[in-house]
Amino acid sequence: MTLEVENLSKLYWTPNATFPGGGIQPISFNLAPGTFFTLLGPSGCGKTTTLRCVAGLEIPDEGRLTLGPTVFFDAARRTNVPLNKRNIGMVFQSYAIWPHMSVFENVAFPLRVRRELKLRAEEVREMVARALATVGLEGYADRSATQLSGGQQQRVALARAIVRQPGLLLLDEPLSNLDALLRDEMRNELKRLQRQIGITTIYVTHDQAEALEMSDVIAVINAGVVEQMGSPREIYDRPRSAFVAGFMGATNLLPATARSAQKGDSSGTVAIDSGEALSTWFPYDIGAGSRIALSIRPEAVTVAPAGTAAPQGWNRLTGTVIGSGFLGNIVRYTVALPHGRIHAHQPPDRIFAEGETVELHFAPDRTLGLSDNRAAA
Ligand SMILES: Nc1ncnc2c1ncn2[C@@H]1O[C@H](COP(=O)(O)OP(=O)(O)OP(=O)(O)O)[C@@H](O)[C@H]1O
Repeated sequence: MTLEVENLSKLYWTPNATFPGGGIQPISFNLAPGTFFTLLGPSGCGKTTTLRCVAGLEIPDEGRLTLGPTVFFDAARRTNVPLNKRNIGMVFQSYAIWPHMSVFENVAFPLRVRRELKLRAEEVREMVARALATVGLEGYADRSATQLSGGQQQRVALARAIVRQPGLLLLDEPLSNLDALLRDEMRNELKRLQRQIGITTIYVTHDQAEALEMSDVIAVINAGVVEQMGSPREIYDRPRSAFVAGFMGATNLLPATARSAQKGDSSGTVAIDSGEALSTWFPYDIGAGSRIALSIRPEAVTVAPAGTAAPQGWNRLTGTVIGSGFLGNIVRYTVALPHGRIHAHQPPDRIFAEGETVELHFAPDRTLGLSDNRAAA
């Protein structure tokens, strides 16, 4: 179903505080049926608050929330459909399955608590069987929940969330309790299931790789404010700010000041704080005099022996290798510049020694001039 969230906000006030102590500033988004939408940001940025507002676990201060034809919440009209009437499936990190119940009883629970559904035993059996089949757990119904692996328990939680065929699925860091290998596997599995069921989903995570791999749309949240919303590609390739660039994977951020205003989608030249001028691409407008950070991904930097000519039009800096780490498919170098340092990922075919003077070459269109909001973050 389509989910429409309009200017939803929830701010927490600590006693005697003159400013909010957390929560989420007005957030709006529209999700087409079947969209996998991720709220991504550091701990405490307001992801869970947003999810709890959508679920009905929290009453927002303002805004409107509609799923399909049903208005769940409208502050202006004082509409607030209670949690159990929203038909939303949820898997929360802490919302574990019940160990004293069988797999069947765990999955049947949401059907049993809603007596008004007046389901016959046979219907319950059928619905549970369908949900278990969807998550690949046919034949597990009679097992005790404690006899399952972590990944299987997670699937039971998912089966329980979808058994009532909800119009919306909310997932709050559902994989964070699993070990790294299983987590990777479940990531794919979860995405595949979500596609198969075609259910509109909101996923909360602080893990950027998870967000990039699974989402159709990502909202990056910083201190209660949505900094950017877009496809994984947009967010990675065209981050709106230094915060987003830094949060979406490793990047080098070189501080600089914009001497003149820059139009978005244009190129220009910027002097970094150490004085060198670098050709830069500005994805968005930048005001004259504003602090900017040049974001250069480590994989965009070529390390070359001193004296090597850079490709035509490319940026060039000279530095000294102060660290290197062999990671199998790449070598990660740290190169000291007169002011600051740069990380570069290189194929392991040529090794530079620590102390060696090298050149760093990188293309202007991979040198992004972004507003530097890190101090505020
Ligand atoms: N009930 C509450 N009362 C007061 N402050 C709260 C309450 N719930 C959350 N907060 C504050 O609101 C902010 C956002 O919390 P939220 O749980 O939404 O963050 P999050 O992004 O989900 O973080 P995490 O990844 O750590 O769960 C935090 O600063 C938190 O301390």
